[in-house]
Amino acid sequence: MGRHGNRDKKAQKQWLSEKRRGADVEEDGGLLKAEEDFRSYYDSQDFFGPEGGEEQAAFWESLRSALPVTLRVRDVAEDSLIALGWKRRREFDAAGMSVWEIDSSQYSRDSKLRNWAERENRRGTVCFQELVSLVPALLLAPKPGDVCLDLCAAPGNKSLQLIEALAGQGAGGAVLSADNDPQRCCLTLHRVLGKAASPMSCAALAHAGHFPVLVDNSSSDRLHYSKILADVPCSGDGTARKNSQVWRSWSRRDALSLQRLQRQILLRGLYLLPPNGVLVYSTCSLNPLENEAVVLSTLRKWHNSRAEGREDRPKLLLLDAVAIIKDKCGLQPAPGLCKWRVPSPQRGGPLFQSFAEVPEELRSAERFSLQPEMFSDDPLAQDMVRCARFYPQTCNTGGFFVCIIQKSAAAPLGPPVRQLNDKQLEGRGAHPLLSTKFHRISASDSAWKELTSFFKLDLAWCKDKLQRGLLFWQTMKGKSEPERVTLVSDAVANLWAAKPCDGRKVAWARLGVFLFEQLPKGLLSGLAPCRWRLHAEGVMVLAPILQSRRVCLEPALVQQVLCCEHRQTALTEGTPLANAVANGAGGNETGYHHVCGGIMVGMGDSWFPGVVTPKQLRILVDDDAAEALLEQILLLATAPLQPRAVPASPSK
Ligand SMILES: C[S@@+](CC[C@H](N)C(=O)[O-])C[C@H]1O[C@@H](n2cnc3c(N)ncnc32)[C@H](O)[C@@H]1O
Repeated sequence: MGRHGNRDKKAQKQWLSEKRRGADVEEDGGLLKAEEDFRSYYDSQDFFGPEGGEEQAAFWESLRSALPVTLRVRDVAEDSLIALGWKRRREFDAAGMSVWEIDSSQYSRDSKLRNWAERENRRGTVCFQELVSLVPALLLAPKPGDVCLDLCAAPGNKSLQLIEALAGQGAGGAVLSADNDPQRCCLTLHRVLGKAASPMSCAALAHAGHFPVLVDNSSSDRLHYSKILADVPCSGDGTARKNSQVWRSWSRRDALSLQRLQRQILLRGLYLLPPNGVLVYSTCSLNPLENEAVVLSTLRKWHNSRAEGREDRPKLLLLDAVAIIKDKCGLQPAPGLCKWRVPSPQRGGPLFQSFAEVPEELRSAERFSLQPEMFSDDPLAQDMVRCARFYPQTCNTGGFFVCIIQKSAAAPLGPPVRQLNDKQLEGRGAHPLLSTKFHRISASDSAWKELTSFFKLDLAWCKDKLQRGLLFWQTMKGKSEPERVTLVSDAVANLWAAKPCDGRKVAWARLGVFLFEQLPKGLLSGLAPCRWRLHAEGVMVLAPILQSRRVCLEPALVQQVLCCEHRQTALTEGTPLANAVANGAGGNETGYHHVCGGIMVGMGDSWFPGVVTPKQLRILVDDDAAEALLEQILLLATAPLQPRAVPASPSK
């Protein structure tokens, strides 16, 4: 399956070893043969037409050159990026995106630069994302209130981009990120979505090909995803510039076996799309079998079912992705192919132009059989020029394919076309990593009362969020005691409350942004009047509404704590640090006194979680955040701190 912008080394290693196992590797020089077959198969596809010899040569040359490292920047000053040697890709300026790149050899030489970029990527101020992989979310361009569905979301970079696009336009909307792989969904995707720290995000473990139709709990209306992304698993040969192993272990069978799943996912996505909704299908492969063939066969299937008398179905329009991409960002993709050859599964075997040429044994083979829907001999194939192909030599990118399908306005669809049977339903959602449950917080819950009174949360804010049903407890591992508090948008709350048509439960892996979590078991038991502390994700959401337990520190004091082991230091009575803590987390008595438990530590406009014990203050940030804070403090030593901005009124 394809990787774009993915720095998850563990997942990549696992994928490579699986791929090697699956690849038809021969003992002696087998890898070389795989590469040869890849080359001859791609040459035979005639990507650049009969006159395209030079371009073909440029294609192979650039596929062998390393890809620049690209960053989508969320929150770093332009000066710092320039000072580090990053260069801006201006094509994305018009779309309001800050995209920077650097030569890969410079990146691997310069460990300081690398460490900085990797740290900031983990913190979420920048995101490693290959240039072409920015395009799908850009094409979906979510608007406030949109409910987006990312069907194959892990590791989550495109979901993150969709959430940021929504958030940048004001409140409202949701991005539901789904993935079928429990590890990738519950660990990688979960972590990446945490960087967005957004009430509009949520994630579920689900097979995209069976993604359920959700029905509003009260009105029984079908819930609509106005924007759907199907960034499907693929053989990933477009990533050869980032990962030279890809073509060395390339196999025709990868594409042949993936095509069925890709068609299934696209078909389901189109089914879930409401009239006027937009779906983007993408892969990081240049193989027409995984791209145009999937789109053509799905559109054909859709049109055929109309011919069978289902005229109520809205039409599917394949939009001109090439023109739209040129308009939205300056990249210049090539049009999709209208003709392609389908390979027999064995290495070096024949290629077929039409299904009529395929011998019987390849039609009926148990595995990797060739099917009519793989071929381009259909008048509808001419429309495939509206798909977009990114060849590496054109804009110095990876290889990529993308197309945009819109459903025309027409009568809404009826009930789902396909349901899982009981056997298929069995065991779904029961994966051990999915031990998380969410349920709504009620004003009368004792834990909620404890938490709101300890931190003195703004009452109007709490009332509003509770009335709208936007606050949730998260429980884990079958326990009834809540472990976290999350905040979601109205649209995410609707998704959570909706019922799948097929009676299944949605296997939620994540909802919204975490605000609070329990103190670790045993810590401060019997000493802290409240067992809750702030969660690092939600601290900026809480900053305007937390009226107690705020400890404001001068940068030098923060530095003092961060430089101590475990980022904790003694609170010696009479010292400026102890006084500041007693001021922010004090009891009613006069003189030095602080109350143990969670606090919010502030420095300028930055806030982070902390905890006070009878004798110590601990700042609860990870190594990356601590390092970045220390850098910020060093900078402040040369440019003094501005007066603290008063947080906005918490009424919304
Ligand atoms: C190309 S990657 C997606 C990359 C992701 N969109 C991003 O930009 O970060 C494909 C993903 O599809 C997932 N996948 C594979 N089969 C699936 C299925 N049947 N349903 C849903 N997801 C699936 C894989 O686990 C993998 O995470």
